[in-house]
Amino acid sequence: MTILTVKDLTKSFTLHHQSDAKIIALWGVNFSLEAGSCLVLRGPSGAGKSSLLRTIYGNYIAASGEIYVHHKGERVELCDASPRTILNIRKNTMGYVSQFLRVVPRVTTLQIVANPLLECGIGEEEAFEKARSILTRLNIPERLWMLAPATFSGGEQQRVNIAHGFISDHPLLLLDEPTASLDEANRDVVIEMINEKRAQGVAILGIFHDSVVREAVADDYYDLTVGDDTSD
Ligand SMILES: Nc1ncnc2c1ncn2[C@@H]1O[C@H](COP(=O)(O)OP(=O)(O)OP(=O)(O)O)[C@@H](O)[C@H]1O
Repeated sequence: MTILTVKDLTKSFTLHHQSDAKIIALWGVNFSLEAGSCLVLRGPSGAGKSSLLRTIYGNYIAASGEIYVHHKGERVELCDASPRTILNIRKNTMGYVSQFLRVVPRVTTLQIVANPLLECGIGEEEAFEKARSILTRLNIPERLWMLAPATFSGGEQQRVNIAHGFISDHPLLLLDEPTASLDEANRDVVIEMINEKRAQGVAILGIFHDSVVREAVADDYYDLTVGDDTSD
């Protein structure tokens, strides 16, 4: 089953404080992604890999093109979707793990990780049990669970972020360099977790600069090339 389809997607940025310079970040992007498969984005720095994930997640507005997501039995087009629909899709269908954790002051690690389940109406006992289990698996020591992760190391923050992104059963996951700050042992845990998601039928679109991760998880690759700068 196709979970995500991207058609003729284009995204540009206009830099208003720099003579309205226009940067084309994405140009004619076309692919589809099946349940249970992992598509890895490739391309040099600046090719638009992160911009593509952000556009699919709804953080950036596309200039043209279409993005279809299989959401609750329906095919929903995201470029024209209302903010409410996008939020609903994020809650139930599409997860996103970025390289950096967005820390909310005073919210504990355990709460951050359990939140996606609590927001979907799962009871506290089950949500916190699952949060403890995924934090243990990602080697976050128990002494840190009741602390806010603002002071954590880069690798600890990244693992909290992964726990938050992987705890739900979203059928689509967008992963932007989820292993960039991890040591080998934790990187291998994340590889295992990605492959478990694939085996459960989750569709994954990812960016992985580490070739070990790429080769361990990729079913296919999509190449992006750097767009041209235009001044008109
Ligand atoms: N918010 C933004 N405002 C202006 N330009 C942006 C913005 N985000 C990205 N860009 C530009 O879009 C282009 C693509 O950037 P993007 O970060 O998507 O590339 P990337 O392939 O993920 O690169 P890297 O591998 O270095 O992370 C770059 O030229 C970048 O400068």
